Parts: sequence; structure tokens; C-alpha cells
Amino acid sequence: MNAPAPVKISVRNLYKIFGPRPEAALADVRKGMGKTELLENGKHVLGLSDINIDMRAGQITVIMGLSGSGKSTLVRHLNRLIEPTTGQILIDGTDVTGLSPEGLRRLRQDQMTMVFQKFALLPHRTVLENAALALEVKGVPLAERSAEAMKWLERVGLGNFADRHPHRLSGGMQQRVGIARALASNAPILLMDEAFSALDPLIRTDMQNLLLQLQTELHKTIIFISHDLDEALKLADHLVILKDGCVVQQGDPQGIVLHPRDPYIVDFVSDINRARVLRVRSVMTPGLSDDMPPETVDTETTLEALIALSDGDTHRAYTVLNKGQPAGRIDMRDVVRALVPKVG
Ligand SMILES: Nc1ncnc2c1ncn2[C@@H]1O[C@H](COP(=O)(O)OP(=O)(O)OP(=O)(O)O)[C@@H](O)[C@H]1O
Repeated sequence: MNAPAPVKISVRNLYKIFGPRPEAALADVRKGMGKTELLENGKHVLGLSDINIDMRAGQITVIMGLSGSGKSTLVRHLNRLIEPTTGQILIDGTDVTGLSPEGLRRLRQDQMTMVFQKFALLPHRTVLENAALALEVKGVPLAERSAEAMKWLERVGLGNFADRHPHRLSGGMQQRVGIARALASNAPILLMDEAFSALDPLIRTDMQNLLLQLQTELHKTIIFISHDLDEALKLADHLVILKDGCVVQQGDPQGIVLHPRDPYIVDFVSDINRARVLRVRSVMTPGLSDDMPPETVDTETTLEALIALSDGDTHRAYTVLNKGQPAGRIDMRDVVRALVPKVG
């Protein structure tokens, strides 16, 4: 097993209560009062309750939940657009809740960048100028920032559109500019707030693939907000599911699909295409024996691809290869079992 990546952002015991007397309401929340009761009792809205999340360097952490579950509130704490009622947000071990105005300015400028749902491009600036914006704010000279922005525009497939204005581009292309702008800033942390939600489904899939492809090279720490489970399962290394301001489950997305811990999550995952989401590594039996099957399959193969490979024959079995080395076996009968959600 590889050692886990270091923690880049650690959210500890974070609470956010909106309303006139949050500290007083906090005592009630700590005693177990939920969102509905708190609102009925005294005009306080429970934004976040006892959030603990480790976001690892180079990984995509997806925060997902229905509208009002607290996703935006959580992400706005990371760059301190919102002050917590109590709790800590450690970035590289430093608590950002204690930063001076100058420290906060540097954090926002050097450590993080944001990709917005509605692109947030400046309409009177060219695509190149938009992509260079973060560097302009940092005071990087024109020639240097233009070259850097151009590099990233080319990387997202927009090298020929640098002189256009944003309104002349499609939504998907505008968001490519948003991504180029974020990458040109060279910040290690990307906050992506429903970044692909405004796009048509096919374009959205393209953008997800682009992000995953970039990520294999760039290894940014990405915090991605989504209300779409398919998107979350596709992108997440670590998935956090919020409900009414609380984390109901977090972990490896495959583990959450296979072992939902709560009726809310069972409901959430009941509609997904399990064969497309689950991979051989999550269903295989690890370990080697003397009678390993001659046919092989990679750990990252989806069950859907394996079913196609097996021609639907439930008697077949495969040796599972992890980076080319035998790591276990998978029997097609286990694949079939994994396709049926476990109840209870
Ligand atoms: N400034 C505020 N004052 C009072 N309540 C707020 C404030 N901001 C957010 N809330 C409440 O906090 C809860 C969490 O809101 P938040 O916007 O974080 O949810 P969300 O999961 O991002 O929803 P959406 O997907 O609709 O953006 C909601 O009940 C919301 O009404």
C-alpha cells in the first residue's frame, strides 16, 4: 500500500450558525439540537455542525449534498469569506481563522484560486487577459503573464481564441478559460463551486474528463462542490456527503456506494449505474493463491467493462493486476453480487 498523501487542508470541529446570537445557539447544537428545531426555537440557521474533514494534497475532495446542505458555507470558510462560529481550518498546518489581514491576502493570492459556476469572466477583456488576471493582480509584467496565460489556454484547447471576448465563446469554452485562469495563477489549491453545473450534459462530461486529465499531471488539491452524484463519483478521491449542515458519510466513493451508512445515502446511491461506477479493486478478493486464473484484468477496470470482457459468463474468474503485478482475483459471481445494492 502507498502511504496516504499529506493533509493539505484540515477542517476541525467547525460549526457555523447564522442568526443574532450564534454562541448561545451553539450550546444547543452541541447538546444535539438539529437544524429544524434550532430554527423553530430562535431564528438561528444551522449552517454547519461539527465538520471534520482532511483534504489531502494532490487529491480531489468532492463536497456533495442537496441544496441548503451547507456546501457553499463550508467552502467559503476555506478562504475565510465566512467566519466560523467555532472551529479550525488548518492549511499546511496554519489555522487560517487566526490570520492577519496581510496573511489572509497572501493566502487568497498565493494558495487558492476559484473556478465559478457562472465563469465570472470580465466581459470587456479578451480571453488572454482573462486567463492572465490572477497574474495581473500579483503584479507580474505583461509579457510574462501573457506567455503564462497563453500556455494554459493552449493546454485547455483555446490557443486560437486568445484574442476573442468571452461572450463570443460557448459556455464550455468560457469555463475552459475559467480553468486556464485558475491554473495560470499557479495556486496549489483549486476551489471549484458547482463549476460544471451550468453546462450541457455532454460538455459537462468533456469538462470532467479535462479536469481528470489535467489532474494526472498537475496534482492540485481540488475542492469540488457538486449536487450531482454521478459527477461526484467520477471525480472524487475523497467524497464528503453533507445533509442539514452535518457530514453524514465521507470516504472513498467506491466504499460509500458499496457500504452506505445511512438511509439518506442509501437513497442517494440507489439510482446510480453501479456497473459504471464500481471498479474491480473495490470488489476483488485481495491476495494470491496457487490456482490464480490465467486471464487478467486491471484494478481500475469498471465492472461494466469487465462484464463486457467476460461476455456475461458468470463462471469466469480473473487475476487482478495492480500496476501490472498480480494483486488478487475477481469472480464474476462477486461482480453480479456487487451490482445489487445491499439493503440494511
Ligand atoms: N448569510 C446567511 N444567513 C442565514 N442563513 C444562511 C446564510 N448563508 C447560508 N445560510 C443557510 O445555511 C444553510 C446552508 O446553505 P449553503 O448555501 O451553504 O447550502 P448549499 O448546500 O451550498 O446549497 P446550494 O446548493 O443551494 O448552494 C442553508 O439553510 C442556508 O439557508
